[in-house]
Amino acid sequence: MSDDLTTLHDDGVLEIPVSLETGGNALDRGAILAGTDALHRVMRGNLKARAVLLTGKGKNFCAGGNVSDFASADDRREFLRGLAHDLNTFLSALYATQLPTVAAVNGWAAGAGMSIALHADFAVGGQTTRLRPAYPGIGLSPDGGMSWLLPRIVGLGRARTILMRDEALDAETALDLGLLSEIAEDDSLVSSRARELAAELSNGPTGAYAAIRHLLMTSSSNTLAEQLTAEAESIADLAVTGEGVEGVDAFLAKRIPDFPSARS
Ligand SMILES: CCCCCCCCCCCCC/C=C/C(=O)SCCNC(=O)CCNC(=O)[C@H](O)C(C)(C)COP(=O)(O)OP(=O)(O)OC[C@H]1O[C@@H](n2cnc3c(N)ncnc32)[C@H](O)[C@@H]1OP(=O)(O)O
Repeated sequence: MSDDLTTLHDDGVLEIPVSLETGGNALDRGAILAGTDALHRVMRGNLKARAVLLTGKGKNFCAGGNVSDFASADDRREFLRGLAHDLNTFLSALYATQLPTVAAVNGWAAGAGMSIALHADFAVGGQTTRLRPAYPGIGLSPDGGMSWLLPRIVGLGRARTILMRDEALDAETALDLGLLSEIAEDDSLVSSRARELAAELSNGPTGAYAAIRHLLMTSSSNTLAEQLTAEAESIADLAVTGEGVEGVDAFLAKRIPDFPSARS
């Protein structure tokens, strides 16, 4: 399936561009709308995806919201409020599909572009990849979940300095901080490496990936006792899924598990 913007590849990877070459690689409203629609179709079972690949079309992954649009809005408060809620709809759909997500972070990920990259389970960068909050640079505060995700990845203190100093983080720093999961050997390899990783995940136990992400994302608000209970319920639930049965059976039969067939 492919429309002008999103593509479902034969191996189950749903590719969603978050920015286009126009507008300085700012978030593209049409692309996010198409991506949200595709994710909703996955949730309804009308689209058989097994992994999501977020990309940027052009030299940057995403430069955040289109600042020119902000300036031209009649009511800037309501306009930005609406955009932020629209972005939240996209991000909520990303989690609701319960699919592993890879971001191909070429060039800059700034503003909401950095926020989106933080939501990916795996963010593949290149030698010149840089992440920058950008919000304070134009007198704004973060959106897209950055103030929730960033402190949980790097710690509250470091998150505060990154945000309040609007730090531009180079690839190595972002990798050290856990904001990138790997750096491709060359900028030209970011897209192909991210695509390859998404294909690997698409062939894996996507139900287990989703459970792992849910357990990790909820752990910070759970007590240890609550988390122990959540883990016990999760492993029990997965044990009787197609993938859970296939994983155990394949191990005992000393063969490679066929998770995609077990899930479908
Ligand atoms: C139900 C679904 C509904 C779908 C709808 C969804 C809506 C989606 C939108 C959601 C938005 C939510 C709110 C978001 C808020 C933010 O993100 S606020 C932060 C905004 N971003 C910025 O402030 C970053 C600004 N850009 C930069 O800092 C730098 O450009 C860069 C990203 C660090 C890259 O630098 P560099 O490579 O040096 O390029 P430049 O020369 O700076 O830029 C090239 C040209 O592109 C223009 N440009 C760059 N970024 C933007 C931008 N964000 N908006 C508009 N234009 C931008 C820049 O002006 C240059 O233009 P020219 O001078 O004409 O070449």
